[in-house]
Amino acid sequence: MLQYAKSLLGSWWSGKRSHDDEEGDDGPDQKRSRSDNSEDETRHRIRVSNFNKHDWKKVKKYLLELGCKTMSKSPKWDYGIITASSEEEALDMMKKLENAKFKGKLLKSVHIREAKEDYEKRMEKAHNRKNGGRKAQKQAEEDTRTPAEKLADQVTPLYKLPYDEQLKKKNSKGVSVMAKLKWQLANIPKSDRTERAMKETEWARGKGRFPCRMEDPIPSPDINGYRTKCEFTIGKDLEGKPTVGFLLGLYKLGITAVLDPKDCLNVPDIAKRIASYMQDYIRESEFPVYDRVEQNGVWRTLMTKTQRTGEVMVVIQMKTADLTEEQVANEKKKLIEFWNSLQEKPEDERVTVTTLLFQAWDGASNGMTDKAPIEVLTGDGIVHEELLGCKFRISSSAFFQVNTPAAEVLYTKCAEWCRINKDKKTTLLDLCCGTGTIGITMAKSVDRVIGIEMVPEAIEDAKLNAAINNITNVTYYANKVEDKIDVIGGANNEDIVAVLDPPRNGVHSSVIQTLRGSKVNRIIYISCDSKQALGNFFTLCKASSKKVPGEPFRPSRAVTIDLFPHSDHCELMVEFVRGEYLKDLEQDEVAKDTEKKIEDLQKEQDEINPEEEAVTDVEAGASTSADVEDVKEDISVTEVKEEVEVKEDSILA
Ligand SMILES: C[S@@+](CC[C@H](N)C(=O)[O-])C[C@H]1O[C@@H](n2cnc3c(N)ncnc32)[C@H](O)[C@@H]1O
Repeated sequence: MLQYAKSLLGSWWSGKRSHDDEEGDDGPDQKRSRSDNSEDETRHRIRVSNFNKHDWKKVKKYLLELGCKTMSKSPKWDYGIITASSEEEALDMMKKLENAKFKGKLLKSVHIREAKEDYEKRMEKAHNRKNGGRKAQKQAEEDTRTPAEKLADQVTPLYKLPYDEQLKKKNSKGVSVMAKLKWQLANIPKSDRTERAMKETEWARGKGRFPCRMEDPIPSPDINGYRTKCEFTIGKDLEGKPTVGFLLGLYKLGITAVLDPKDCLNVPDIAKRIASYMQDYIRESEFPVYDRVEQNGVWRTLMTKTQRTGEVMVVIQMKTADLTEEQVANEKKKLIEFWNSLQEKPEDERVTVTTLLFQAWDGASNGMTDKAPIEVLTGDGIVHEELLGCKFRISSSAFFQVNTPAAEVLYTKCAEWCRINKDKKTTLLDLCCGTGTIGITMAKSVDRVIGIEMVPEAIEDAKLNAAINNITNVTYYANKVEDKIDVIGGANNEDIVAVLDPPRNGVHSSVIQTLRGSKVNRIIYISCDSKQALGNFFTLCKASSKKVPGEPFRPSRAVTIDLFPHSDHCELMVEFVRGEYLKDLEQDEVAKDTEKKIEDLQKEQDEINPEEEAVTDVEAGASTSADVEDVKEDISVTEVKEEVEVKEDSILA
């Protein structure tokens, strides 16, 4: 039956990443659930290899006969993966494979011992990786910073710089990304240098390193205590006392100690006070705090949304698996009483929680999750925020910009750049619209707004927000933008402008391709991670092809707007235009002014050198963005590097 199989090598499978990268014949859904699994599950996989890859069917049949139930293999793989439901089952299967010997013909031997050693080696490596490797461990030993300084460096890494220096630093990132975009567009691979492609990107080979005007960076109106949303970890401090705050380093580096947030510059006083009360509460509690390593204990996470309307949402997350229903019910009652009692405190100690929510979460992932329901204990489960004269309701899981005054600055600038012509019937596409803020604040100046957002609760909020603000010309879709972008075809107004405000890693390249093939002639792209947006920018502007049809866009202006003082994050907003809007661009004395600014910047910081870094950056930008294929194809990047992200942990929205 397995005449052609040469041998079968059983080995524990712990190379989680490469497995997840490849799609097996068990389909994308299983693939997704696999990547959600805990590390333990990687121990239940056995890799079989060294057979003729066309013989998989025969190998599979034989393995089924041996009692292996779940297995997968992609056509590209020269190995198969058997998945067992427990470690015992995996061991049992390994034994069977060893004993099978394939009648001396098909598989000569199964090297169980070697496989186990291999597994142990991998686990040791994984352990070292988890602790940041030897170098990181050594650095940790030599670190003389106080715990408060370490936390500040982690949560607000720029806090030591004066604010105008922080702004310059953040701006230079945006400048660098835009310069790289120009460099990449100018350098078409030889194989793609058709006459048309060269003509379409000719502008990028023009003088100067910068592709468009870069406006002066815009500061945040509030520099301290601006975060309206905070997610606190509940754990133990360095002395082992139950604490509500932030992890003192990255969990993936093995750090589990939590420090209270009292010195964190971006956390508002009200959130600090809530965290401190919660800390008092859990220190009195009969239940232990959750231990991330052992995965036991009860108190896990505290989330606050503290808006400038004065409304306060508190969400408490517990692991309830080890409690009885009665214990959980009692605890909820106690929590309600506790938070209500705080309203009676003197004004300077008072906290008025307008809505208290509760999440039971027994899974392995840390932080608030959308995999478990959130129960409303008091109030109506939402908070409101006021922004640019409009009122917005925000549910617990919906995205809302965490710095309200700075968001007003961002949205005002975005509306200005949309250049709405009152004499034309205009459709505004609000792509990745969240709770509808951008579209609603602009709805009165356009004929129609179309909003697309993948979180259904956010779309519910958006619809209610439109109603609260008497806006009737909006249509919302609770979909992934890549699945619904075809609605552009139905937008028959004279003018269509798109605002694209995606998550950190950008949008799927199919969204950009559809925009390229549509009537849209200007796009305002708002990115909170400019490096990762580079892949999308590139696809918007590269020479046309079968896959990416339509006239390429060109960046016409860019600006960094700081929504996150003291952190190293910043919004980069870029206007891309084509068609009639290019006229303005050509008249604009774009480059001169900006080139001068870049030169000044470069003198101060030696960061802007696109030629040296460009390929790496395309890889980094693409590795997590959906444009990976485009970039690989167009810049001939064959290997996509994994980007290691060492940033803020639980405080990030
Ligand atoms: C940076 S937020 C912007 C939200 C909104 N524009 C605002 O300013 O409040 C990005 C939004 O994109 C949504 N999102 C992420 N991936 C998406 C996708 N593939 N399709 C549609 N929406 C997506 C997120 O849920 C989030 O609400």
